[in-house]
Amino acid sequence: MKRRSAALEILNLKELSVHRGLWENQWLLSSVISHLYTPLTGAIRIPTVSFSPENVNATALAEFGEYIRTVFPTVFKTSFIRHEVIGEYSHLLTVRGSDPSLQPYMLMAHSDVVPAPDEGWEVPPFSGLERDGFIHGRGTLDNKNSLMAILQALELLLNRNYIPRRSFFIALGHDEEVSGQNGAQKISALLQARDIKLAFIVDEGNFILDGFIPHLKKPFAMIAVSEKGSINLRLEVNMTPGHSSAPPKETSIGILAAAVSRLEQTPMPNMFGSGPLKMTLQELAHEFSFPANIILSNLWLFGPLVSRLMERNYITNALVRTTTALTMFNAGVKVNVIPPVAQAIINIRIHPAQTVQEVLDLVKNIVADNRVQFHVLTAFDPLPVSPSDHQALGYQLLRQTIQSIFPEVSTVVPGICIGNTDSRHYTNLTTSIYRFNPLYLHPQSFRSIHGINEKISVPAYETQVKFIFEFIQNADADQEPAPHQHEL
Ligand SMILES: CCCCCCCC/C=C\CCCCCCCC(=O)N[C@@H](CCCCN)C(=O)O
Ligand SMILES: [Zn+2]
Ligand SMILES: [Zn+2]
Repeated sequence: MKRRSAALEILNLKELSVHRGLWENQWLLSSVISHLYTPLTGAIRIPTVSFSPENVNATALAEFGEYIRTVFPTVFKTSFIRHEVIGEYSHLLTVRGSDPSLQPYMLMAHSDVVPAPDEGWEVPPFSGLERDGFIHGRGTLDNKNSLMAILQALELLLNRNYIPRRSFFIALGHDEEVSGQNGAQKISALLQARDIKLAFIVDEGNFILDGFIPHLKKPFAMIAVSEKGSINLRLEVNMTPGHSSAPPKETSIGILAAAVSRLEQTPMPNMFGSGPLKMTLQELAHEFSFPANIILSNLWLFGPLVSRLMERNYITNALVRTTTALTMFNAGVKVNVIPPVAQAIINIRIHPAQTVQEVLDLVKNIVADNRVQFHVLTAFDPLPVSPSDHQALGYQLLRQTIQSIFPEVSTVVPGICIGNTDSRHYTNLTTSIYRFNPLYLHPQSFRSIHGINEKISVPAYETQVKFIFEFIQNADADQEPAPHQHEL
């Protein structure tokens, strides 16, 4: 209740500023955004945690739906915007542009977050507290920042009487962290039934990366043109239970522990050389000084060296191979009972050059114990590679907007997303899916995503709003960027 009244207090501030017409005044507007209030803080306070497709926080998701309607009143009352609630808590906005000859595009984000127990956090994860110039909490990077920034940018454009030329959709899923089956999948099916084809999609994913590659001092923007496949695999061992005072030579726990340990100790093959990574490194080569620039420009010769260097670091390792993470382990009911069943879950991320079937075969060969049973819980292959050439509208619009909003970032490269996104449910609507957050990411902040102390700086969030504000206008321009409003 305390949390809710704090959120309402903030809302009142927003309402005050609207009534006084502050949105018309640039200086006061930025002061409202910077110093008094960002709608993101209220969004973080609503604990929209997903545990599984069957276990989402319905109360929080419903409250979140009310919250966005309240803080973005113009978006939800504009006559050329249609709002639909899908799968109970996801939102689809259809923004009808003035020029029906232009193919529509789609912006995406999600409102649910992974769990965040209080332990280890400097600031409680659902407090949305602003401290030292940062908004703290679960969802500040993944992915309420994008959701709120999209709506805030649109609200600002509408308040300035902007009418988009190109139609676009905004798809806000509520169960991305647990599959997207009730949100993104349903939105995708609905749009397919309406015969919609999209020019491109922009979703969460990669970032402007800073400090991930040794000797590369300058940040670079990596737009993910694909994402890894995935398998959630349950391993199970069943043995005869009994009295722990006379234990058998092997127990279900021991057998399973040995099997998962073999998996952890045996990396999947290094697939360097296939998939978008080669393209990433070649386009990055000129950012390095001698001799790294020569090495990266001649991967035909230095590929083995580069691939060995990449596998030394746990993040770049994820780019060169399929990874296997042991994420759950359950067995035993009492201290003196030999347990009948032991179960473990392995979360596998599939390199673009492999398939679900190939990886399952490798896993079974590594485990090599027929007492271990395998149950595939969920699985999908790596996603197709979207175009990144000069004709690729979505990619080029992102590049153009990155160069305008982040002039210090001189290199924009295509790459792969090691995580999964809701955008994978939309391959029926477009072949051009781009996963990019207009934010700087450092290794430390990377660890905070699904980890502890997730936070976003207030200026970074404002820049994200500005990025989308400009992106929407760029998508309306003809080939050459037309003059438009840069300032919020
Ligand atoms: C040479 C370049 C070096 C690059 C280093 C790469 C750095 C990685 C940068 C960003 C990756 C962040 C990934 C963020 C996306 C996260 C989205 C997410 O959490 N998705 C979930 C979906 C779960 C779906 C249920 N099955 C996930 O992937 O677990
Ligand atoms: Zn996410
Ligand atoms: Zn996530």
